[in-house]
This record gives sequence, structure tokens and C-alpha cells, in this order.
Amino acid sequence: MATTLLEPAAAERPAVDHLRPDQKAEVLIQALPWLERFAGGRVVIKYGGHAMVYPELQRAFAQDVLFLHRVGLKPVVVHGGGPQISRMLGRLGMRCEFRGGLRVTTPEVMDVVRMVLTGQVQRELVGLLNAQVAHAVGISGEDGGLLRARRRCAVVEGEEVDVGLVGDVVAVNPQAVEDLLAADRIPVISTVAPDVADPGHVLNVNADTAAAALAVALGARKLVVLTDVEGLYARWPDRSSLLRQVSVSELTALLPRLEAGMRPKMEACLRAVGGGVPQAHVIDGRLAHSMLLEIFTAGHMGTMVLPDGAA
Ligand SMILES: Nc1ncnc2c1ncn2[C@@H]1O[C@H](COP(=O)(O)OP(=O)(O)O)[C@@H](O)[C@H]1O
Ligand SMILES: CC(=O)N[C@@H](CCC(=O)OP(=O)(O)O)C(=O)O
Repeated sequence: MATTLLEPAAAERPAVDHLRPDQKAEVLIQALPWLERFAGGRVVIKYGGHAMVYPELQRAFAQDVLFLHRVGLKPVVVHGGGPQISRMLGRLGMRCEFRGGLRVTTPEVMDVVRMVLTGQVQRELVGLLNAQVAHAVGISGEDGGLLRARRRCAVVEGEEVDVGLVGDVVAVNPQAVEDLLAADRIPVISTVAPDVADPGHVLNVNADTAAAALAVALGARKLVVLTDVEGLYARWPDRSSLLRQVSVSELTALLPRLEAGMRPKMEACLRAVGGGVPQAHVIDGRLAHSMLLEIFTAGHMGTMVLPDGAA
């Protein structure tokens, strides 16, 4: 019989079968308060390119999103694809450069970014989510006026550096996403956005940044950012310095010392929590089902960013 995303083959179940019946029941009982707390709530999930490299992790991610949807939450997926864009640039013999965590984006690179994000990564993700029941619908920041962006610089050693056609989100019109949520769909969003200063052209928006702007505009209960580390380390790469919880003020103080990829992520968490999202999390996408564990169990995963005074 064909295996579906929600119903794995019996051979794939031993991870649960080693539990005693009372332990299995306990897992279900413990999830109940979290199911109640987040029922009907919107959760914006940023699925990073590094977290989607292995097929079994992609499958676990899809199962988690479908689980959230099935139990009555409203998941909204914002996907990255940095490694996938870099691979395509390499295949095309084009230059690939990052400054301050942002890709240096020439007009030629922008064509590749748009093609890979909306034409490849988004398509594959929607296909994966729709393998069993077709709830997922892919859209990009260009569709229905969803995102508008303005060109921004990167900050390298305190200096502003031009990175070309890179944008920061300055306006969100969430109506297209609202329509999909009202129809019980799972929106899957690529982060290419028209330039407010030049609407005929598009800008490359970091997916963390876009996820934060969308979480605020949608009134999300949580922003969950999946990446390829356990969370935020206070003294990277010292693995004993993982921060389980950090306040907005603490993170603001830490931000100038953060390197490359982690900087846009933590800026995004600050933006989300500063904009009224109660919690933002950076969790390990290499751990299968980390998102379910984060949302439905006590003792959260990764790093949680909270407003000042909420700890
Ligand atoms: N303080 C830090 N804590 C954790 N990771 C860090 C830190 N500083 C830099 N990093 C790097 O940031 C990377 C995550 O960012 P990135 O590669 O852009 O991921 P993604 O593709 O998920 O957006 C980690 O793999 C790690 O190498
Ligand atoms: C401006 C900028 O850097 N844009 C990113 C967009 C994709 C992204 O953010 O992907 P991840 O989440 O996988 O890193 C890029 O071109 O790689």
C-alpha cells in the first residue's frame, strides 16, 4: 500500500513502539494544553535552505506542517533557499558572494534568485505538502501586492556596504494570505518583492526578514525559524553557550557581535517580537520534528526570544 505523509509505513514506527503504553498516553496528554492554547492561531514558519537539504528532513517538516494544520492551527510557510541559489549560480559559472549575511545581488543574480526561489524551491515544497491532500498553495511577495521592499545595505564591521538588488520589507498587504487562510489553505511564500522605488523591478529579500514582516502583519502567535544549528550561541562557535531564552534588550545588545547568517535571523526575531508577535524561536531544522516538539511540548527547543519582562 502507498505510504502517505501522515501515515508512514509500519516499518517506520519503531521510534514510538519502544515506549510503554502509559508513556505514549503521557505524550498525548501533555500536548493537550498546547493544542488548546494555539487552536486557531497563526504560526509563521521560516524554513531555511540549510534545513531542507535531506529528503527525510523535508518529509518530517511536511508532516509537522500538516499536523499543525490538521489540529486547527494556521501554519504559514516562508521558505529560504540560499544554498540552492548558490548551487545554481555555481552551475551557471556566476559569482556568489555574501556580505553581512546578505547576498550581493546583481541584476543577473536576481534573475537566478527569482527562478530558484519561486520556480524550484517553492514548487518542490508545495509538491511535498500536497502529496496527500492538496492544501498548500505557493505565492511570492510579488503576488497580490503581498510584499513591497526598499533597497538596503549590509552592515560589515560597522560600515554600510552596497549589496545591490537586496531589499528590506517596507509594506505588507496580507490580503492574499488572508484569503488562502480563510479557504483553509497552507500558504507557501517565496521572498521576492517589488521595489517601492521602481515597481517594475524586484528585490531579493532575505527570507528571515520577510518571515518577520509577515508574522507581524498576520498577527501570528509565533514565529518559528528552522535552521542548521541548535539555536543562538552567545559565543559562537562555543557549543556550551547556547541561549535557551533571550529578551529583546539582551538580544539588541548582542546583535552587533553576531556573524553572517545569524544576524538576519536574530534581527527578524527582534522585528517580530517588537511588532507584537508574542514569541519568536530559532530551532534546529536538522532534528526531525523539532517544530512539533517546540509547539506541543513543555521545555521549548532552541532559542526563544521574548519581549522584555515576559520571561
Ligand atoms: N552566534 C551564532 N549562533 C549560531 N549560529 C551562528 C552564530 N553566528 C553565526 N552562525 C552561523 O549561522 C548559520 C545559520 O545561518 P544560515 O546559514 O544563513 O542558515 P539558513 O540557511 O537556515 O538561513 C549557522 O549554521 C552558523 O554557522
Ligand atoms: C538578500 C539575501 O541574502 N537573500 C537570500 C534569499 C534566500 C534566503 O534567505 O534563504 P535562506 O533562508 O536559506 O538563507 C539569498 O539570496 O540567499
